[in-house]
Amino acid sequence: MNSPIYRLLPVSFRAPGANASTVQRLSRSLARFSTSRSVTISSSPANQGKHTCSEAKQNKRLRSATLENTRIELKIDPRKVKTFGELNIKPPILESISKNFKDIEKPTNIQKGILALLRSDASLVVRQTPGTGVSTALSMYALDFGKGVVPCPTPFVTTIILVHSKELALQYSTTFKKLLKDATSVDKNSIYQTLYRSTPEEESAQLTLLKSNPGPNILITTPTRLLDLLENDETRRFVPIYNTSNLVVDEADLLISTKSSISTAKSDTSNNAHESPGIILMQFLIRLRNRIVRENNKKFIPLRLIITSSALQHDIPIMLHNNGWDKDRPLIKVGMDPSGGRFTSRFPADVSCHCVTYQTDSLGSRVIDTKLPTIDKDWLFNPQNELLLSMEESSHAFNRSKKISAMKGSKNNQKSSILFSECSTFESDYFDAFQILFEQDKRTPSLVIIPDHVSMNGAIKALAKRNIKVGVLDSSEDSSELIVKYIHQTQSPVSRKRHFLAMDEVFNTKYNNTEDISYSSYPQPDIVLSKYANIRGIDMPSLSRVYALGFDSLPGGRSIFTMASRCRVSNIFDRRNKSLNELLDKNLGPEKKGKLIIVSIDQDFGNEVSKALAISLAKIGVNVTPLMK
Ligand SMILES: Nc1ncnc2c1ncn2[C@@H]1O[C@H](COP(=O)(O)OP(=O)(O)OP(=O)(O)O)[C@@H](O)[C@H]1O
Repeated sequence: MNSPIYRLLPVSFRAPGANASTVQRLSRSLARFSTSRSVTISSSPANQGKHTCSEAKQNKRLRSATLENTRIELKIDPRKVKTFGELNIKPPILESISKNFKDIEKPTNIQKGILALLRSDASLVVRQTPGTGVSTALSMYALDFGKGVVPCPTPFVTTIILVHSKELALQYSTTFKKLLKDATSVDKNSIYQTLYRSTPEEESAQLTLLKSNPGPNILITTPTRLLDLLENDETRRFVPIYNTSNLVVDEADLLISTKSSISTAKSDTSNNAHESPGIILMQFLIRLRNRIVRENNKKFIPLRLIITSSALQHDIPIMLHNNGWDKDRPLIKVGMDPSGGRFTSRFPADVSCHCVTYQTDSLGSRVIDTKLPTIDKDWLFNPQNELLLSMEESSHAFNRSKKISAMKGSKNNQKSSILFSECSTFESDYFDAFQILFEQDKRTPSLVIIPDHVSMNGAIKALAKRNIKVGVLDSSEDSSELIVKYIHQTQSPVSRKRHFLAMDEVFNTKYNNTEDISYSSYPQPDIVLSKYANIRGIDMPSLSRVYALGFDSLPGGRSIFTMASRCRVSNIFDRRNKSLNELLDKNLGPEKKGKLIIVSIDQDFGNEVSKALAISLAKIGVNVTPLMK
């Protein structure tokens, strides 16, 4: 592992706390680098396609796929595909899918499109309907790609999957573990590893694993953690990225959007001061990788980008273009919404949306259906109003975050205790409202989302006081899988016990049915509590209730749409069926539908908020249904 690549970055290179100038520093270090190593990057030959496909002839199912001023060779026509086998996935992966993934029988349309397009010479920008199997398809593709065909004696990373959160990293890890369940003869740590910022113990465990198995084929990582390792002379050599062929960016709107950014600095609590670490990492990674390939290969084989999110907007393809990342490989856009604020994917037919407000007055405290203003659809979908609309939608969240920052900034002055107690009044009202709703709904297991500024521990305590048992997303004891952790109190002897549940046990009525003798002693939380960013992209089988406590728990229409799609009342193929709504109402009754409930409280529900919420809901085509009797 003494390749010259490891001398690439000078000691002065630092990533945490990086801002835009980090990129310039990284670029300078790149300019000084030269290597004599001969490296070949794998890529399937592009021009063996049976039919040429122009934009007009593209797969009708991928209606909004556009080819950017170019023609690509489609090696597989997704319209003709019926099975995963026809997408040229290797047999062991197919066997694992049929054996270990009970839900999966045939590919969804988006899976057919993605896996077919990835056999051709293209990069992809995909805006999918949430929960339609994109992450699963990308995991299959990454595993299928494996080591590629690179004649290289040392291990290296072929596919990087960039994720925004520990939770999503662990979910990918769980999927790979499942896909490789029967591959008993291979060392799984040489195939995939997961990196994310965490406690010193967890980070050190990640590093120990990486040292013993450097260069796993698939690296699932948050950008900040990869930057941490790349900045360090000692750790850089364990993540050899010089042969990387695929860069997947999942939930890209949270990672590389130019509209929002997460700081790279561990200590930094402000969200706006820095360029997104996802963009910093991409700028560095792509330049580094391309430079080495150009120096060592007769033929330059460009990196394949796969950028995906259910909330992707046009700023991302524009940013990719401005950085020149669509120069070497055509970028195919799949499923993007047209500009003008209209979402082509509508609210799932098997989920109803409710808005309620907790009111306290001389008559006492109660929950009522929220009165939202009517929004003129012509005005809403006029492209000229797009900017105004996004300002309208985000203004409340912005004002709220300004208020919270002010509160944090004033921790040491005498006003702070007043502000914090004001904040805790907000919180207790939300929880009182939730308790009423939860009891009314016969304590159906639910996902509860709280705003960023509310403390998780505080919320768990507040709910426990109301006799509601809370589970939270966490990593399994070996830190390789996403689970729900539930800490419960035992009576004799009195103690606190931790209990871990697999994601598919949490909302499954089989496990909640106390009449079933085999599960009656099974400690089970009533709800799972999370913040929006941690739950994004996380699959929760059997979930049918989502409560958002406060409008700012779900920022904007797309996040409402994304969370509603997490309810899995009907199956992946039926839920887009137009007649599903009628079918459900007729056969099952509206109470059998999934429910997304947005809870507000009197104090935060002014005109500004109600208009912003009404706009968000109208944009995703929601008819708000009354909930209270
Ligand atoms: N072809 C299929 N048929 C049935 N179920 C599937 C299929 N593909 C994936 N699933 C299941 O659907 C669920 C969601 O899959 P996945 O997480 O891949 O979706 P996603 O599109 O990546 O979601 P998100 O938009 O949140 O990122 C998982 O439980 C997965 O096992």
